[in-house]
Formats: sequence, C-alpha cells, structure tokens
Amino acid sequence: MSEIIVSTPVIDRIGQLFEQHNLQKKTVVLFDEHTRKLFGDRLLESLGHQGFTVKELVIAARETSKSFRTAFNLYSEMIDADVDRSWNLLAVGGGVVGDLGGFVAASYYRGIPVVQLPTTLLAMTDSSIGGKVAINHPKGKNLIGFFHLPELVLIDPSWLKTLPEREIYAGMAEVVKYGFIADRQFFDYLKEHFDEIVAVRDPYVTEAIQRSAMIKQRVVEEDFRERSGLRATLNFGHTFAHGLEKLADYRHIRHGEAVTLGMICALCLSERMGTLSPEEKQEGLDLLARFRFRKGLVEKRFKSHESGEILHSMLSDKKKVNRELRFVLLNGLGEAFLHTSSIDHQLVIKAIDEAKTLC
Ligand SMILES: NC(=O)c1ccc[n+]([C@@H]2O[C@H](COP(=O)([O-])OP(=O)(O)OC[C@H]3O[C@@H](n4cnc5c(N)ncnc54)[C@H](O)[C@@H]3O)[C@@H](O)[C@H]2O)c1
Ligand SMILES: O=C(O)C(=O)C[C@@H](O)[C@H](O)[C@H](O)COP(=O)(O)O
Ligand SMILES: [Zn+2]
Repeated sequence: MSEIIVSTPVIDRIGQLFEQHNLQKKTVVLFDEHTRKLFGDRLLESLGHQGFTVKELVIAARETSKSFRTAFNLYSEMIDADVDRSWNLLAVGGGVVGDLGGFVAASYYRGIPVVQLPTTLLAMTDSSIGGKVAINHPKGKNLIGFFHLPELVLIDPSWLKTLPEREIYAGMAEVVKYGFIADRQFFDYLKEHFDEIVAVRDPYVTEAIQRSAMIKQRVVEEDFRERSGLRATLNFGHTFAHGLEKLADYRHIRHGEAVTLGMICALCLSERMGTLSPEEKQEGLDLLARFRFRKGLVEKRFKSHESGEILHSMLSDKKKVNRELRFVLLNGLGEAFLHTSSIDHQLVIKAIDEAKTLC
C-alpha cells in the first residue's frame, strides 16, 4: 500500500522520501493552471535544491481535462522531453490533476510510478488515495482508467488556506461520506466540528483529513479492485452524482456537490428499502443541510431534470451487472453495503423526487 504522509511542511522532505521509496529524482511535475500559480515556484525551487531533474507540465483547471485529448498532449510532451522508465510523475493539485496524472503515469511506457501531492480537501481525503485513476467518457464518468497505486501520498493541510469556499464544501462531501458509510463516531465528530472544518481551522481540519485517509486506506487495503463489495461502499451517493455530472457535461457542478445531492437521494432510497430508520435518515439530512451551494445550482443542475432523466443518465454506472444498477445503501448511520440485487426503477425515481423536496 502507499505510504501517506500528513505533515506541514512536506515539500522539503520530498527528496529524502523519494530515496526511501527507491524513486529516482527525475520527475514530471503535473500542475493545473491554478496550482502552478499558487505553489509552482515554491515547489520547483525546492525540488531544484534537492537535486531533482524536472519536466513541468500544466493542464487547464477543469473537469473536462480528464480526457483522452489532454492525456495525449501530455504523452507527446513527455516523449519530446525524453521521459523514460526511470522517471516518475508528481501530481500537484486536486482530483482532476490526480486522476489524470495517475492515468498518464499508469499508461506511459506501460507505467511509471506516480506520487500524489493533493492540494484540495477532496484530494487530501479521497482522490489521492487508493489508486483509482481515470478519464471521463461523454457516455459516463471515469469510464476509462486503471488501478495504479501511488508510491507516496504527501499531504500538507496548510495548502488548503487558499482553497475557495466552494471547493471546501465539495471536499467536505467526501469527508462526511466516510462518517455515513464506516464510522458513526466520526459522523458525530463531523456534526460537532463541521463549522471549524469548513473554516479550515486546526486541529479539526487535520484530524478530519487523517481520519478520512485512514478509513479510505483501510477499505482499499481490504478490497483494492472493488471485488468484494466493500470498496463499492466508497461510492455511496455516487451513482446519482455521476448521473448529474454527466447531465451537466462535466461542467457547472463540482464532483463533491453532486455527491452531496447524491447522498440525499441515497438516504431517501435507504429508508424506502427499509435499511435506514426515519430518525437516522433525518439526522443524515440535517448534516447535509449544512452544505452551501451556489445560488441556483440545485435548481438548475438537479431539480430542473425529470427524475426519470436522472435515472437514465445513471445507467452508465460501473457498478451495474447485466445492465442492472446496483446501489450503495446505509444499514444505519456508520455502516454501508452494496445492495446486489436490482431495485425497482419506480422506487429509485420516488427517492429522487423526494430528495428534490428536501434541498
Ligand atoms: N480517484 C478517486 O478515488 C477519486 C475520488 C474522489 C474524486 N475523484 C475525482 O476528483 C475530481 C474532483 O477533484 P477536486 O474536487 O479536487 O477538483 P479539482 O481538481 O477540479 O480542483 C478544484 C479547483 O481547486 C483549485 N485548487 C486546487 N488546489 C487549490 C488550492 N490549494 N488553493 C486554491 N485553489 C486550488 C483547482 O485548480 C481547481 O480549480 C473529480 O474528477 C472526481 O471524479 C477521484
Ligand atoms: O476510491 C473509490 O473506490 C471511490 O469510489 C471514491 C469516490 O469518491 C471517487 O469519486 C471515485 O473516483 C469513484 O469511482 P468510480 O469507480 O465510481 O468511478
Ligand atoms: Zn467521489
């Protein structure tokens, strides 16, 4: 499994950590345009002092960068720079840079090592860990990808200080997800310290990152390739979320925002399936009601779609078997499971209809 380091500062230890992991100090550093501006000079200067040879690459900061076209351009630049198998790739950014960088690393020359340096709350708590790397297809989210574990995950929570509020809430969705699916005590901690965490206040934000990373790492260790159903629980709310992201052409709605809405749908579905009590569902909804969205987003990107249209968009989900969708449901707060038989589509539509009245 990957080693995860949570430390402030972290960049001046990169050389030493690479040596410990038998990684050469020859690295492609992948940024998006924002992380290049915010952290690029500092990081590249530090890598220079630590004796690294670097090829810098920058992508547009948007979800649609998770594409074959962008990956192809990166391969071309790496070939021109004589990047060979002795190199590795350092992905500096949010989930887009991490997923795309991991995808390119997994495929370039049949695979070079990747190191993740996540800079969003979502990436620090979720996307940098566990080795799912992917690009999107117009027909569905993350449809083309690999399992390619990072050699190292380097998290410096102080890098969140520049993160816009919208992105903090997007990341908080995945943090809250861990409480729902795996840890009732963590759920209570998040209820108590929600405001401090979204204000990026320590020790709360660092504790939330550490606990989230531990839960994700444990799940991935037990079911790396999502075969037993355990890893699929990390997909709580995601069948709905990916449907909404696709309907928005992977623009206009952040992944974490779609996950928040998806989790409201999943709470409603869990209650309708009889696995979650009305009281626990309400407790879950109360926590999700604390999330803020841009004005008009919920109306435009969720409520304006017919529920049947959302269900149709969800049909490209990778958990489906023989064209039947499978959903992650809650067995009470703090425990999730993959419901392996099909669920009547009318029931799913009713759950989406209900969710629309609740947000
Ligand atoms: N592989 C996985 O297990 C996994 C898990 C969850 C999500 N994901 C994927 O992650 C992606 C979403 O990631 P995300 O929410 O990090 O979005 P993102 O990568 O688009 O980053 C959000 C925005 O924040 C900016 N940014 C990054 N760090 C910053 C900082 N410290 N200060 C200021 N701005 C900063 C970025 O430039 C970008 O504009 C989606 O594609 C989703 O599918 C993957
Ligand atoms: O790591 C996992 O497994 C997850 O499901 C984490 C999710 O938060 C993440 O959005 C992931 O990319 C979704 O995976 P997918 O297989 O549904 O594309
Ligand atoms: Zn997710």
